[in-house]
Amino acid sequence: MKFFIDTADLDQIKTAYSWGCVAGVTTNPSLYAKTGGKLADFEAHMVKIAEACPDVPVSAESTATTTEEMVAEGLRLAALAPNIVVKLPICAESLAATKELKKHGVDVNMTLIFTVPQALMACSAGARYVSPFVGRFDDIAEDGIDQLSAIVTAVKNYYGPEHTEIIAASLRTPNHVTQAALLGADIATVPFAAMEKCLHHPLTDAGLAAFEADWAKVSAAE
Ligand SMILES: O=C[C@H](O)COP(=O)(O)O
Repeated sequence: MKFFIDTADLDQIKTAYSWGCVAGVTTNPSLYAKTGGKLADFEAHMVKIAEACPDVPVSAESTATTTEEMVAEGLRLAALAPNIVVKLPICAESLAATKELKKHGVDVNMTLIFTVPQALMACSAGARYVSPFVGRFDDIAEDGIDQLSAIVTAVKNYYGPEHTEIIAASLRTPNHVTQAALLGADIATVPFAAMEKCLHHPLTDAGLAAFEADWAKVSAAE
């Protein structure tokens, strides 16, 4: 399973990318709003992200509401940098836009996926990625991992990763990441704070401290 970083914060993206394990970036309008960015600067910000990690896909989300506008905005976003993927929330208009954008060679990441039928419709329209949300199910006292599992099973019955990859999204914890990997998601997109948590384990931290303390003894004995 690949790791994507789920943020629009350029510093967080650069830091996580420098770790060498980040294979993509996902953003959305809420994540961009969190950066304090202005509407007029949105496309320039997406270019900065795409240039900061030029060898991995960067999802930039359209906020258009009609198929025609989605296609136009999608073509504009895709032209900003060769590694930009157009993110569209699932609806009738975005399915049609996905089919059209595919004809132009533009990859679409279809987001706000909560059900198996939504995921299959996105694949069928030609989405390169589908993003089922986990945490938001947990937020309403349902089991997001169960829903993700059903989507992985159904999508893998009919489509391979060459056609559509599954991005487990709305992940909040290292355990979400573990579960997404065990059930066969192709990608986990992880917020920076959760990505940092994934680095640590109390035994790793204690082991590192012990190595440092013992090495200090060796050095002191010289
Ligand atoms: O855009 C996709 C995000 O992974 C959603 O995450 P969230 O539910 O924590 O806002």
